[in-house]
Amino acid sequence: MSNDLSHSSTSQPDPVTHTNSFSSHFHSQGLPQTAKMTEARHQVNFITGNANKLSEVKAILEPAISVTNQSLDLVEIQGTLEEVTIDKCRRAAELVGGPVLVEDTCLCFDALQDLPGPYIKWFLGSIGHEGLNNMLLAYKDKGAKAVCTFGYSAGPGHEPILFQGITHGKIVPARGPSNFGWDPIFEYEGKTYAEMDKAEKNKISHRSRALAKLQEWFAKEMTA
Ligand SMILES: O=c1nc[nH]c2c1ncn2[C@H]1C[C@H](O)[C@@H](COP(=O)(O)OP(=O)(O)OP(=O)(O)O)O1
Ligand SMILES: [Mg+2]
Repeated sequence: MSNDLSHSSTSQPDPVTHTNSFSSHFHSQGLPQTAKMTEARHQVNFITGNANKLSEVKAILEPAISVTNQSLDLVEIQGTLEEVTIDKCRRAAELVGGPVLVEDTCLCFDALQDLPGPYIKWFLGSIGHEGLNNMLLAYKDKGAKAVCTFGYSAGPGHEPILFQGITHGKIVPARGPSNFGWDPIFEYEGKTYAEMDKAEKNKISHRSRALAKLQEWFAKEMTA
């Protein structure tokens, strides 16, 4: 199974789909020209206000790529997963005045045509784990995709490059510690993310799958 959203990395983009208008931002589409890195190649400045994201990104990328962090409150627009990350990445690069990595995480319910998607943070904050389960009560299909879309920009004016990872699981009543977002209600192969230890989650998570693509791209850049 591909780890990408249906249209993000197909070799023959369908020009009518919304997602495909951004397909050129994906590294698999052969982009790197706009993002040649002039500075240290083994470092990223990850702009996020979420300490759990930061610790997972550090655990996965370090020591090969060192991760610095600035916690900025970035405006998040409405739009597709790709639009949200691209806009977030451009804003971060402008604010920081240098290279940045950002990430937007979505939780997409199969029965709801991928909603709440990028709006999961507000749904989770408003209705919690139980409310999210209740949203699916009318449906047999409890399937859900966890989607992570990272955006890297070499600096202001440099177009973001996207790296996306998807893990398919299902929505279940909460099990396990409530340390990180919707981890307790997202089950993958019999365990919720919250029931896994960190190393276990990082092996199969949406975030690690996206970061594998970023690592591959960085490795190519270093030998270019
Ligand atoms: O692996 C995860 N496992 C469980 N929950 C997660 C995960 N990753 C993000 N989340 C939560 C955090 C937030 O409620 C929403 C994403 O929103 P999102 O805007 O991407 O995150 P955020 O605002 O916390 O941090 P940031 O400063 O990087 O935008 O899903
Ligand atoms: Mg956010």
